[in-house]
Amino acid sequence: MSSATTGTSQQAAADKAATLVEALPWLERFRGAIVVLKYGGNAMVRQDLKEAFAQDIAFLRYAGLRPVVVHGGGPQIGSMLTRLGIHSEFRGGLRVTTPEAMDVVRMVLVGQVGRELVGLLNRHGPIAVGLSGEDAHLFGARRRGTLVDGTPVDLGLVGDVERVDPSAIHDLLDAGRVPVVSTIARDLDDDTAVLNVNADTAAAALAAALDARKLVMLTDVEGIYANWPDRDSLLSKLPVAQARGMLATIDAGMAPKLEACIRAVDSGVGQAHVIDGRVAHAVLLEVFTDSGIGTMVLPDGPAESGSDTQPDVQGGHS
Ligand SMILES: Nc1ncnc2c1ncn2[C@@H]1O[C@H](COP(=O)(O)OP(=O)(O)O)[C@@H](O)[C@H]1O
Ligand SMILES: CC(=O)N[C@@H](CCC(=O)OP(=O)(O)O)C(=O)O
Repeated sequence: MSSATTGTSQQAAADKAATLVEALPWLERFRGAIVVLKYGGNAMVRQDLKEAFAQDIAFLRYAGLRPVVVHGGGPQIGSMLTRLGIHSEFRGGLRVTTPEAMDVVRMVLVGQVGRELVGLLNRHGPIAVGLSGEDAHLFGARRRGTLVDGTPVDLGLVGDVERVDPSAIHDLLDAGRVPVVSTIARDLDDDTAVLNVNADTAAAALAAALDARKLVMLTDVEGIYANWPDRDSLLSKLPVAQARGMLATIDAGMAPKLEACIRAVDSGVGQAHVIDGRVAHAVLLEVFTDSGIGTMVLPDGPAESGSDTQPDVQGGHS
């Protein structure tokens, strides 16, 4: 082996070691911490990305964190409804859900998307257990309508999560498992019914009830943009006061995620992140690197004063 080749392989080894050492302070900081990860249906676009997500979650678990996965599945529900010839539409960002559509929502989220994630995670050991928000009173919701152009619209079997009983999640975490939650809720006003809830909102409610250290939402865009779709306006850090100011003007796609981040941080979750699920190992990059990725919504505090109105360009999470 020439000395040039030896030099290159020594550099490669040093780079690998540096990557592992960069993770050390984050491993120390987050050991034992509950982290809620919301995996959106639009981010589950390719098999290799789903497998990389499962590897990341297994990594968190074996590194001593306590990850909880909450998944969506809007596009997957949409394709099954189309295959079955059942019409469905979104009003104000929420799916109008007839009893017939509700059966499909439950079947796809619990029986298809949840099962697939549990299977991918359990390739790494007997760690994952799937459950529906109906189980052990995890999510209780009340029916809600919405306003479209000022006119009330009946959304059918759609609810807002009003009550969370996280005891089943704690049981699983205490047993060393990774809970994988499908966001169906029981109807608090009708114990024969279940409700379809927005998965972002449900993830935030769960993160708050678990007193999670972080909420991480994986989607199909790099993070939150101050002036969507201006690609130069990606926000790195977003203090919660600035986030509240953006609510009135943000586009429908990002509104539930922004609301969820605000709700989580207001309830005491330390940080809420929106990251790009189309990037392989986005979760590891967010949790274990100094620069992080995506947008971090964080409580207002002395460190943030003065930055409320200034988009903070990418570079440096803490
Ligand atoms: N300010 C913004 N920053 C980022 N994305 C935005 C913004 N406003 C609207 N969007 C849209 O929100 C989409 C993400 O929401 P959604 O499709 O509901 O994701 P998911 O299925 O992951 O829950 C992005 O693909 C983008 O088109
Ligand atoms: C009421 C309502 O709209 N529920 C959503 C639930 C799934 C979801 O939120 O999935 P994503 O995270 O992939 O968007 C729906 O039926 O599509």
